[in-house]
Amino acid sequence: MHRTVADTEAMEALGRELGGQLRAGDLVVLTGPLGAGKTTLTRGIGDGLRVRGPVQSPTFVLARTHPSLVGAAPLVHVDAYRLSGAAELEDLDLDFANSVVVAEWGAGLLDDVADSWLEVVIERRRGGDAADVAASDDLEADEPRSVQLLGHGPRWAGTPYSVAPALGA
Ligand SMILES: Nc1ncnc2c1ncn2[C@@H]1O[C@H](COP(=O)(O)OP(=O)(O)OP(=O)(O)O)[C@@H](O)[C@H]1O
Ligand SMILES: [Mg+2]
Repeated sequence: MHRTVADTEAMEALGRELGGQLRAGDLVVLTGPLGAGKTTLTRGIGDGLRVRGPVQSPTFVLARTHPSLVGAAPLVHVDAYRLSGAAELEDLDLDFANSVVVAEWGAGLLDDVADSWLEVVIERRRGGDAADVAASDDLEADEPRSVQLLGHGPRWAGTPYSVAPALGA
Protein backbone atom coordinates (compact mmCIF):
# COMPACT_ATOMS: atom_id res chain seq x y z
CA MET A 1 0.00 0.00 0.00
CA HIS A 2 1.29 3.43 -0.90
CA ARG A 3 0.58 6.69 0.92
CA THR A 4 1.66 10.25 0.34
CA VAL A 5 2.33 11.94 3.68
CA ALA A 6 2.17 15.71 3.41
CA ASP A 7 3.96 16.87 6.55
CA THR A 8 5.31 16.01 9.99
CA GLU A 9 1.89 16.00 11.61
CA ALA A 10 0.52 13.66 8.93
CA MET A 11 3.45 11.29 9.52
CA GLU A 12 2.65 11.18 13.23
CA ALA A 13 -1.01 10.60 12.38
CA LEU A 14 -0.09 7.68 10.13
CA GLY A 15 1.96 6.27 13.00
CA ARG A 16 -0.99 6.62 15.39
CA GLU A 17 -3.18 4.79 12.89
CA LEU A 18 -0.64 1.97 12.61
CA GLY A 19 -0.01 1.89 16.35
CA GLY A 20 -3.71 1.28 16.91
CA GLN A 21 -3.44 -1.90 14.85
CA LEU A 22 -0.21 -3.33 16.26
CA ARG A 23 0.02 -5.95 18.98
CA ALA A 24 2.56 -8.04 20.86
CA GLY A 25 4.73 -10.05 18.49
CA ASP A 26 4.59 -7.51 15.67
CA LEU A 27 7.78 -6.34 13.99
CA VAL A 28 7.91 -3.12 11.98
CA VAL A 29 11.02 -2.38 9.92
CA LEU A 30 11.49 1.24 8.83
CA THR A 31 13.79 2.11 5.98
CA GLY A 32 14.54 5.46 4.44
CA PRO A 33 17.43 7.92 4.28
CA LEU A 34 18.58 10.21 7.08
CA GLY A 35 15.80 12.57 8.04
CA ALA A 36 13.15 10.63 6.13
CA GLY A 37 10.80 10.60 9.09
CA LYS A 38 11.40 7.18 10.67
CA THR A 39 11.56 8.50 14.22
CA THR A 40 8.59 10.80 13.55
CA LEU A 41 6.54 7.80 12.43
CA THR A 42 7.69 5.81 15.47
CA ARG A 43 6.57 8.66 17.76
CA GLY A 44 3.08 8.33 16.27
CA ILE A 45 3.18 4.55 16.65
CA GLY A 46 4.04 5.06 20.33
CA ASP A 47 1.03 7.35 20.74
CA GLY A 48 -1.23 4.86 18.97
CA LEU A 49 0.02 2.05 21.20
CA ARG A 50 -0.35 4.30 24.24
CA VAL A 51 3.14 3.79 25.58
CA ARG A 52 5.17 6.14 27.72
CA GLY A 53 7.18 8.67 25.71
CA PRO A 54 9.02 10.48 24.59
CA VAL A 55 10.04 8.50 21.52
CA GLN A 56 13.35 10.01 20.41
CA SER A 57 16.21 9.10 18.14
CA PRO A 58 17.95 6.29 20.03
CA THR A 59 21.35 7.97 19.93
CA PHE A 60 23.09 6.42 22.90
CA VAL A 61 21.30 3.11 23.16
CA LEU A 62 20.64 0.51 20.54
CA ALA A 63 17.16 -0.22 21.80
CA ARG A 64 14.80 1.63 24.11
CA THR A 65 11.74 0.11 25.71
CA HIS A 66 8.64 2.26 26.20
CA PRO A 67 6.26 0.60 28.65
CA SER A 68 2.54 0.57 27.97
CA LEU A 69 0.38 3.05 29.87
CA VAL A 70 -2.63 0.77 29.46
CA GLY A 71 -1.29 -2.67 30.43
CA ALA A 72 -0.64 -3.71 26.83
CA ALA A 73 2.53 -4.50 24.89
CA PRO A 74 5.56 -2.22 25.27
CA LEU A 75 7.18 -0.56 22.28
CA VAL A 76 10.80 -1.54 21.72
CA HIS A 77 12.43 1.07 19.48
CA VAL A 78 15.60 -0.24 17.86
CA ASP A 79 18.25 1.79 16.08
CA ALA A 80 19.46 -1.00 13.84
CA TYR A 81 21.69 1.37 11.89
CA ARG A 82 24.11 1.30 14.79
CA LEU A 83 24.08 -2.47 15.09
CA SER A 84 27.15 -4.08 13.64
CA GLY A 85 25.36 -7.26 12.69
CA ALA A 86 23.11 -10.12 13.60
CA ALA A 87 25.27 -11.17 16.57
CA GLU A 88 24.92 -7.80 18.25
CA LEU A 89 21.20 -7.92 17.59
CA GLU A 90 21.01 -11.27 19.36
CA ASP A 91 22.96 -9.85 22.30
CA LEU A 92 20.13 -7.37 22.83
CA ASP A 93 17.96 -10.39 23.60
CA LEU A 94 14.80 -8.57 22.52
CA ASP A 95 11.52 -10.02 23.71
CA PHE A 96 9.90 -10.07 20.30
CA ALA A 97 6.98 -12.24 21.39
CA ASN A 98 5.75 -9.84 24.07
CA SER A 99 6.60 -6.49 22.48
CA VAL A 100 5.93 -4.41 19.43
CA VAL A 101 9.39 -3.97 17.91
CA VAL A 102 9.98 -0.99 15.61
CA ALA A 103 13.42 -0.88 14.02
CA GLU A 104 14.90 2.00 12.06
CA TRP A 105 17.13 0.86 9.20
CA GLY A 106 16.36 -2.74 10.07
CA ALA A 107 16.07 -4.03 6.53
CA GLY A 108 18.11 -7.14 5.90
CA LEU A 109 19.14 -7.48 9.53
CA LEU A 110 15.73 -8.13 10.99
CA ASP A 111 13.97 -9.88 8.13
CA ASP A 112 15.50 -13.15 9.29
CA VAL A 113 14.31 -13.06 12.87
CA ALA A 114 10.60 -13.22 12.17
CA ASP A 115 8.35 -14.94 9.67
CA SER A 116 6.18 -11.84 9.43
CA TRP A 117 7.05 -8.18 9.44
CA LEU A 118 5.68 -4.87 8.25
CA GLU A 119 8.18 -3.07 6.06
CA VAL A 120 7.75 0.71 5.83
CA VAL A 121 9.77 2.42 3.12
CA ILE A 122 9.88 6.21 3.45
CA GLU A 123 11.20 8.39 0.67
CA ARG A 124 11.47 12.09 0.20
CA ARG A 125 9.54 13.02 -2.88
CA ARG A 126 11.19 15.29 -5.33
CA GLY A 127 11.90 15.27 -8.98
CA GLY A 128 15.38 14.98 -10.36
CA ASP A 129 15.56 18.75 -10.54
CA ALA A 130 18.85 20.04 -9.04
CA ALA A 131 17.21 23.25 -7.80
CA ASP A 132 14.65 21.13 -6.00
CA VAL A 133 17.33 19.16 -4.26
CA ALA A 134 19.15 22.30 -3.13
CA ALA A 135 15.93 23.87 -1.87
CA SER A 136 15.11 20.84 0.24
CA ASP A 137 18.36 20.72 2.20
CA ASP A 138 16.45 22.00 5.21
CA LEU A 139 15.37 18.70 6.73
CA GLU A 140 13.02 20.34 9.22
CA ALA A 141 10.83 21.98 6.60
CA ASP A 142 7.58 20.14 5.98
CA GLU A 143 7.76 18.35 2.70
CA PRO A 144 5.77 15.41 1.34
CA ARG A 145 7.03 11.88 1.87
CA SER A 146 6.19 8.78 -0.09
CA VAL A 147 5.44 5.88 2.26
CA GLN A 148 5.09 2.27 1.22
CA LEU A 149 3.56 -0.17 3.70
CA LEU A 150 4.50 -3.73 2.80
CA GLY A 151 3.24 -6.56 4.98
CA HIS A 152 5.28 -9.74 4.71
CA GLY A 153 4.19 -13.13 6.02
CA PRO A 154 1.09 -14.65 7.55
CA ARG A 155 0.50 -11.91 10.14
CA TRP A 156 -0.32 -9.45 7.38
CA ALA A 157 -2.06 -11.80 4.95
CA GLY A 158 -5.53 -10.57 4.17
CA THR A 159 -4.81 -7.05 5.49
CA PRO A 160 -4.58 -4.05 3.16
CA TYR A 161 -0.80 -4.01 3.72
CA SER A 162 -0.14 -7.54 2.51
CA VAL A 163 2.26 -7.93 -0.40
CA ALA A 164 0.95 -11.43 -1.11
CA PRO A 165 -2.42 -11.97 -2.74
CA ALA A 166 -5.07 -13.24 -0.31
CA LEU A 167 -5.49 -17.01 -0.35
CA GLY A 168 -8.23 -18.04 -2.73
CA ALA A 169 -8.25 -14.66 -4.43
N1 LIG B 1 6.21 14.70 5.51
C1 LIG B 1 7.07 14.58 6.53
N2 LIG B 1 7.07 13.45 7.26
C2 LIG B 1 7.94 13.29 8.29
N3 LIG B 1 8.84 14.20 8.68
C3 LIG B 1 8.89 15.35 7.99
C4 LIG B 1 8.01 15.59 6.90
N4 LIG B 1 8.31 16.80 6.40
C5 LIG B 1 9.30 17.28 7.14
N5 LIG B 1 9.66 16.44 8.10
C6 LIG B 1 10.76 16.66 9.08
O1 LIG B 1 11.80 15.78 8.75
C7 LIG B 1 12.47 15.37 9.93
C8 LIG B 1 12.43 13.85 10.06
O2 LIG B 1 13.26 13.49 11.13
P1 LIG B 1 13.27 12.03 11.76
O3 LIG B 1 14.17 12.09 12.94
O4 LIG B 1 11.90 11.53 11.96
O5 LIG B 1 13.95 11.19 10.57
P2 LIG B 1 14.67 9.77 10.65
O6 LIG B 1 14.28 9.07 9.39
O7 LIG B 1 14.35 9.11 11.92
O8 LIG B 1 16.21 10.17 10.57
P3 LIG B 1 17.50 9.33 11.05
O9 LIG B 1 17.92 8.54 9.86
O10 LIG B 1 18.48 10.37 11.41
O11 LIG B 1 17.10 8.46 12.19
C9 LIG B 1 11.76 16.03 11.10
O12 LIG B 1 12.47 17.22 11.41
C10 LIG B 1 10.40 16.36 10.52
O13 LIG B 1 9.78 17.48 11.13
MG1 LIG C 1 15.56 8.33 13.39
